[in-house]
Amino acid sequence: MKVLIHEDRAEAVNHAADLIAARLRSRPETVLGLATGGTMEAVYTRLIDAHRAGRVSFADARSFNLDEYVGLAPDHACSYWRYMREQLFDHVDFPVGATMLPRGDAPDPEAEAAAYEQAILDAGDIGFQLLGLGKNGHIGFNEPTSSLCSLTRIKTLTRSTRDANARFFDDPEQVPRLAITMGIGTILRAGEVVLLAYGDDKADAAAAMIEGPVSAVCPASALQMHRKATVILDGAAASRLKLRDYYAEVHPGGRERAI
Ligand SMILES: N[C@@H]1[C@@H](O)[C@H](O)[C@@H](COP(=O)(O)O)O[C@@H]1O
Repeated sequence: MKVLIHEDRAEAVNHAADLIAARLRSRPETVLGLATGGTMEAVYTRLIDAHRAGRVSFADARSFNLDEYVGLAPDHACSYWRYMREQLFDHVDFPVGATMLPRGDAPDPEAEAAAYEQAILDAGDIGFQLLGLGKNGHIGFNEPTSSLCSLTRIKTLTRSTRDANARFFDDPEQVPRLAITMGIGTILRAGEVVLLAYGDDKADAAAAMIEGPVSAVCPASALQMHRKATVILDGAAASRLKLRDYYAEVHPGGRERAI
């Protein structure tokens, strides 16, 4: 696992966005795995700016998002479909039909989850997966105790995740209790993974992910088993890492270097 620490949050965000842009420039046909959440808003803003400046195109790419709330139709104001349209898809040049999310309003959510997993397999798996980090260590909506081999399926959200995401809803009780999410096994099949986390409230999860045992109690710790995982943190999110000085020595200023 490559651990890159930028004291400054904006530099961490820019680094993650720039890795995506660089990947699309070198391999335009990449199958992207995309994430939602507050963390990603600034990443998508930077990608939109780069697109407008002619520095990145999504015209040959396609994407699969990590997750969607069960029960929310694509046009629901709080659906991840809507989030993705507003934050990225409406502003860049993905071809029509190239951006996929699970349908939260599917009549049979379990069948929808299985079909989504199959669609990812049919696309040849994710080439570049972008991830955020839940305060409880979740990736996608793989909550603590998720199987480390899990595939796309329905998960029950924890109270802490529903509380964390209540800010996106008018009424906290409207936060759905279930979600369709790519599994940890699905994510681990991606060719390359980049996880971005910033802020003090991610520091415990970041420490467990990087330095804790590989455990279903911290789903993100499964990334320790991935061959090409990069974690980008700001200083606050990195504040509880025991080996922080070592990571800074290997990758000074968050820059990438051969180890
Ligand atoms: N399902 C999403 C995740 O994909 C996201 O990475 C994480 C962190 O969210 P935020 O960036 O808002 O802190 O939790 C959400 O619930």
